[in-house]
Amino acid sequence: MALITLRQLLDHAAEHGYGVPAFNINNMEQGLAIMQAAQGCDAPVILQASRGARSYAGDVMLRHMVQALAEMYPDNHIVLHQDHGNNDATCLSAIRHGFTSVMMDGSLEEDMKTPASYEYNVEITARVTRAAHAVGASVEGELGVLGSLETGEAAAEDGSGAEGKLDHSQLLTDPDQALDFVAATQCDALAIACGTSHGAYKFTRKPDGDILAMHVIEAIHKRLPDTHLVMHGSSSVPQHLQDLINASGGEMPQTYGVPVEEIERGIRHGVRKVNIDTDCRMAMTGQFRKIASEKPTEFDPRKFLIPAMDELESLCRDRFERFGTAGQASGIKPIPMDEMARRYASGALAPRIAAAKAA
Ligand SMILES: O=C(COP(=O)(O)O)[C@@H](O)[C@H](O)[C@H](O)COP(=O)(O)O
Repeated sequence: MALITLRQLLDHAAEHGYGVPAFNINNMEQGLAIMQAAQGCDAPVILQASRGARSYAGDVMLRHMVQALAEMYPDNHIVLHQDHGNNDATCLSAIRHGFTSVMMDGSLEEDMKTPASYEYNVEITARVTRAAHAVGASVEGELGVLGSLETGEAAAEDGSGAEGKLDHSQLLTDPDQALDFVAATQCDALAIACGTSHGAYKFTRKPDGDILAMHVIEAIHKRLPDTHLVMHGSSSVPQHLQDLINASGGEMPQTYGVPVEEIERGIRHGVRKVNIDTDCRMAMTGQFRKIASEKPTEFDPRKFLIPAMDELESLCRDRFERFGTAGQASGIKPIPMDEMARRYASGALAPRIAAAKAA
């Protein structure tokens, strides 16, 4: 069962004006719940695995699991994407294991903690892009460092995040530099920084334009109208899930995520891929805690996992519908990776930035 590439999917999304949630997976239950949601509404799917997921599940397990999902849900095209690759080896080994797309995150150095120079970012992203395109795989680059505009810090809880205090020039992607970056690297999609951060603790209040800089996305889209933009750290951290977790023995301090309507606004301005992991974790954890507190004698893992999968399915379905992904899978005819490689080699997929440069 063939998977499709990120480039093919995001080209389709741009043509039809929708966005695609990219859900992180680590295990079978997450994969099944996401696919069940996609099947229910005819949505194409981006499944992404971080370096943490690859070491948790193992590359062989992930590869076979996603192949199994593709076989079980033949009508819903799947992109398998490496989230936050830190060097050539991570990205190229992902492709060897069947990933059709990689993120080369050169905004940070290989340790995924130290903010990198612009020159380092361009060099490594361009190198990985050349190698990936040669076999038809897609590449997402990142320009700007993810982190909070309130505190100047990245979340400490995830697998990649800058250490120390960052200033706004690092935390907000510069539109002119974005144009230069896409031209120099030829990446297929560009992750930008606009004040979002990974994890649950993004904002101390409902975000406004001072701490969630959606105007930066609009400015980048104006300069690069044909580039597929990516929003990381885009969980909404729903209040009802915070409340459920806390009502069942959790102790999550009050926090705020990225409102779904702000993501919808981003989609109207070129955002095509929307990274969501924390909401999925919270959906499942809420049910684990609920069952554990309501039924303290329960010990069958399936009694925890089935409601957790149901909750995750309904969250994913909501995002597919809100982002306009629903109803799009049946309109996509998969392009094999070999054909994508030929198109890259011919120059047909080179970024269209000449007009943007002149503007
Ligand atoms: O943007 C992301 C998630 O955003 P989120 O926290 O859901 O707002 C992903 O790209 C992160 O990389 C992912 O959550 C990290 O996963 P692990 O490294 O912890 O597996």
